Amino acid sequence: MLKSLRKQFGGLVVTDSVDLAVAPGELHAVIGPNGAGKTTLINQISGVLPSDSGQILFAGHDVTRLAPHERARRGLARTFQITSVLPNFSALENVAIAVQARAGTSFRLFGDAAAEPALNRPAMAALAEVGLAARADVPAGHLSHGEKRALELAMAIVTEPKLLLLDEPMAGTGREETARLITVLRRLKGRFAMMLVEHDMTAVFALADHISVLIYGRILLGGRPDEVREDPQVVAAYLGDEIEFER
Ligand SMILES: Nc1ncnc2c1ncn2[C@@H]1O[C@H](COP(=O)(O)OP(=O)(O)OP(=O)(O)O)[C@@H](O)[C@H]1O
Repeated sequence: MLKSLRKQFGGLVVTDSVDLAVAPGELHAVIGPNGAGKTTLINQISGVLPSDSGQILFAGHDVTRLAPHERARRGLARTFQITSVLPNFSALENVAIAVQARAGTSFRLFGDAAAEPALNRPAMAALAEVGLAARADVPAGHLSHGEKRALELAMAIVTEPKLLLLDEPMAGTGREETARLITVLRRLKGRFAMMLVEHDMTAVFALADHISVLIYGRILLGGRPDEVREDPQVVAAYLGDEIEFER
């Protein structure tokens, strides 16, 4: 839950008095035009960026001042807007390394992480969940863009998060890959809460339980997808007529 969260870069107020609550198991989408502050908000929640004021409450604790790894240990996971997989390691190794990092065992990055059954089993299960089981042995660098996004997702879900922050998972993916990612995320829904920042409105309206609209760092409104879709303020301020919604 975010209470009055704020971040300023020099004179530019990027997030301002943001109040937002994500219910357990909910998929909460945050939409808004370019530069609205969505990525900044994700960075504040994950701890990459310190907040100037306000509070971040997570699983009953105030985590506002905790370091990113301490938040991760409490169950906060994220994927990045920029693909962050290790290209020379196989898909399975990438996920196994994520398991190893979570377990906090000695970080034998160049050991054969995927050969350990304790790492291999959950890693393989996570790959299967995102539809990459058949690609387990492929070096991550050889995966398509959409497959890399799915791999990032596997690396996040294998840590069994309570809340997964997704920063534009559909960015740069083709139509087919987007549809595949929507199916994967739909299957994961309910297992843990997700906060989805996404420009692809088809994905947002197909997945979200709740949508918050962020404009110039402020939440303009929030509600169920059907409420947001019909709100004249949203249509005027952001959605315009360029977007066709799938009903
Ligand atoms: N480190 C930084 N220093 C200064 N200004 C920044 C910094 N990071 C972001 N900004 C500015 O803050 C504003 C919000 O950026 P942010 O990336 O959070 O927006 P966004 O809603 O995620 O946009 P997009 O949809 O394009 O990803 C922008 O005007 C951006 O230029």
